[in-house]
Order: sequence, then C-alpha cells, then structure tokens
Amino acid sequence: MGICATKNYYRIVLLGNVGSGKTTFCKQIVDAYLGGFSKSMKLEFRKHIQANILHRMVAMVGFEEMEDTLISDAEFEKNFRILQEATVADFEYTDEENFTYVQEVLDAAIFVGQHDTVQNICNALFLSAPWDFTYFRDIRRIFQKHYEPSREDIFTCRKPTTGSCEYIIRHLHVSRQGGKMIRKEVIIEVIDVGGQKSERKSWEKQIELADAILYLVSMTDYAGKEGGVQDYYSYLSDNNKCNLKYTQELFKENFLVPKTRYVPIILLETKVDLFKKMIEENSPAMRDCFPEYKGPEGDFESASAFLSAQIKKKIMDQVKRKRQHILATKLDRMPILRQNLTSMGNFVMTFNQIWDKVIYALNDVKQIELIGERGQNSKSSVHEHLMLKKKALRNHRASVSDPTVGPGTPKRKMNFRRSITILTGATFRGSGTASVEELISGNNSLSIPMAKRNSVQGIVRSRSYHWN
Ligand SMILES: Nc1nc2c(ncn2[C@@H]2O[C@H](COP(=O)(O)OP(=O)(O)OP(=O)(O)O)[C@@H](O)[C@H]2O)c(=O)[nH]1
Ligand SMILES: [Mg+2]
Repeated sequence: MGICATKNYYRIVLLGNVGSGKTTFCKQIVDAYLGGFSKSMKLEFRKHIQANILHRMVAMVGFEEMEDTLISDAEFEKNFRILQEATVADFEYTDEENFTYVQEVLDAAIFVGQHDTVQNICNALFLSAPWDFTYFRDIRRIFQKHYEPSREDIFTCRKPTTGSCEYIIRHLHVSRQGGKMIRKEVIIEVIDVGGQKSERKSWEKQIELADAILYLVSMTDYAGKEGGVQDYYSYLSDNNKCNLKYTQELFKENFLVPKTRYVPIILLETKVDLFKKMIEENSPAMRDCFPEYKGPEGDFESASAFLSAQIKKKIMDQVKRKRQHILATKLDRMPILRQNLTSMGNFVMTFNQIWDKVIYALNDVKQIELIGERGQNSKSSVHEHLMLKKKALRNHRASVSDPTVGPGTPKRKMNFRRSITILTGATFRGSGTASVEELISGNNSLSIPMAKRNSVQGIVRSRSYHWN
C-alpha cells in the first residue's frame, strides 16, 4: 500500500528558475480555491502594473531610437522626464485616496506609451518578455483614473518573489481506479519561494519539509542566447539568467542534493502557449539554439519532446556515469506536464491532473527506493527518512509564528489569509488563523467571504515571511 493511502495532508513546494511561473501558479490557486482577488488585492496589483510600465518605459532610454526621439521631439522629452521623476519618487506620485498616479503622470504615461518609438521597441521585444510588454498594447485603459485590473492583467503582472508564501487549500481529488470513480479530500499546502539567487538559500530547507516538489521550467528559456533579446530582458530583471543552460544547471543542482533523494519531483513545463508561438514562427528556430536538434523546424510536438529531454540530459549523463541507478530510474520516470499558467480555463481540473501525477510520483519514488535497497540488502532507509521528515515538519510547525500579528502568536497556528495577501506584496492585519489540525478536520472554512476580506483594515507593507 502506498504512503498516500492513509495521508490527507501534503506539503508541496514550487521550485524553479526566476520567472518560471511559480507565483502565477499560486495566483491560479487563489482564483480557483481561495475566493478570487479581493478589491484591495486588485488595488495592489494596479500599483504594480502601472509601476512596471513606467519602469519599462524609463529603461528604454538605452535604445538608440529612444535617444533620437528625445532629442528631436520636445513634447515627448517633456513627458518622458515626468515619467523619469515619477519612477524615482515612486509612491510619492500616487494619490493615496484614489490609489493611482496623479493625473499629470497618467497623461504622460499615455503620451509616451502610445508614441511610435516606444511601440516599435515593444513590438521588437514582445516575444522575449510578453509579460512586460503586453500592457503597452493597452496603455490608455491601464492609465485611466479608476482603472481596475482584469483577471488577465493580474495573471500577467510580474513581481519577483521574496521570502516564502504558503497557500492552504482543500482539494477534492477525483481519480479512477479499476473503472471506479474515487473521490478523496486532501488538504494541500503549496509553498511559493523566490527563484532569484539570493532567495535560493531557503530551498534546501523547503525541500527537507516537502512531500513533493513541483519543479517549474519555462519552455521559452530555450531561446536564451548571449547577445539576444533575452539579454535585454536580463538587464531589465536584475541580471537574472533565464537561458536553458542555466535552467539545466539549476535543475541538476537541486535534483542531486541529498535531501531531494526521497522527495518525488514533478516537472511542470510552463509558458507552453508562448513556446508554441515561438516554435511555429521560428522565432528563434530550434536549430539556431541547438545545432544537434534533428526534428523538423516549426513542429511543436518534436520541439517540446526535444526540450524535455534536454532538461533532463545533464543529470542523466552524470548519474549514468556514476552508476547511480536509483536516481537514473527516478529521473526516467519523473512525470512531466506542460501548462499555460495564464490560461483562464478550469484550473481545478488542471490541478486534479497535477495531483494525479503527485500521487503517482509519491508512490513511485518509494517503490524505486525499496527495489534499490532490496538489491543492496540494506536496512530500510526509506522508512527512516520518512520518520525524519515527519519530525522535521512537526518541529517546523511548532516554531512557526505569525509575523503579521507579532510576538505572542499562539504556536501551531497557521495564518492562511496572510498567504493570500502576500501575493500582492501587502499583508492584512488581524487576519484569522487556523491550526493544521483544524483544517484537516474541516472545522475551519478555507474560503474567505468577500465582504469580510474587503473590510480588513490597514495595509502593512511587508517583504513577506522568511525562515529563521
Ligand atoms: N504566457 C504565459 N506567461 C506566463 C506563464 N507562466 C508565467 N507567465 C508569466 O511569466 C511572468 C513570471 O512569472 P512569475 O509567476 O512571477 O515567476 P516566478 O517563478 O514566481 O518568479 P520569481 O518569483 O522571480 O522566482 C509573469 O508575468 C507571468 O505572467 C505561462 O504559462 N504563459
Ligand atoms: Mg514568484
């Protein structure tokens, strides 16, 4: 019998390179399981979206066309300076009451954003970082006085994660066993962490506490080449590396750390929508990035199969060389899923499919290890490992206190609402708490009534919550 048969509480950690879609995955969770985005969250997103656009516009100053226009067009130059000042002053330029930029900045943003020079730069860079440039196609709507972000805007909004963030959901898992429909309620704690180098220090600790890892890889990373458009994007996003070589290395590093050994990994390839478009338009062509690619150009299926193999290749080469058969089998049987995380489809169904794979991988990793151990005639280190993990998780839960409420928070209580609001960079005071036991026993509702959420008072800026 698998370890999943008796357990109904799981902790899943999302790992992956910067920009691979971890937070976007969590937004889908908020949307599908936690009552959607409240008015206050939308206001936070509005700030980020508008600030993102202003920063992107100002960063374009390095382009030759931009410099030329600034010299030749006095009206453009005047408006551009207003934006430069606004980005430096940041929130001083916002009108607290209406929570938006002052009229002068709004007008300047529309003027500059709709100018041909800016639009041309955006079009040229669009596929390299669509999340940054989509908004430029809609600049008038976004900079109107009472703009409220749509669901699509929220899913496109990019804000690198700092610290970690937990989302606790109740999922009714529906599966088929021997022609029978099985329903099982599970409580799942999904952990979002940052992918930037400075944030990755917490990963090992997260792996230690995780039942499974959902490892995200952006399929568009295939296009990352030195000197290409990706370099411009890297420049915009704190010099973070987004190319496939780097993604492969990072995955290898995490797959091979001893703490990952007994933890099942599910590979989630994201941005499949963009990848499909890039492949079909040969922008760039697969062979330009991988001379060894033998498949037909413009063919999505063979390009994605090749890419999945590439992601695993480095690790496979190493574990085979070192004759680490158990790891090789684990890698070989690792479930792979592809997803467009910005899709507005039914995420509960998508999550159900992901959960199928998690359950499969949980059982499979244990089987692989047991078979390996039998071969080596050793004691059950799998059992030992599971006991250690249980203990680590118990200690962790006992030590978690809630930073939004301050010292004296009752131990073993988890603040699930905090997790939702941190998504926007803000935290609400006075949100409710529930112990894991309460959640499991169903004594506490996970969905937060809309009226209650909107009435929460006071917003605290927070860099979210860190490990001690
Ligand atoms: N088109 C498309 N865009 C996506 C997809 N997944 C993520 N994105 C976009 O990619 C950008 C980065 O996604 P995030 O979810 O912030 O990435 P992250 O992994 O949380 O990044 P860090 O917090 O910096 O580690 C966002 O603007 C998303 O809109 C996808 O499947 N399709
Ligand atoms: Mg993130």
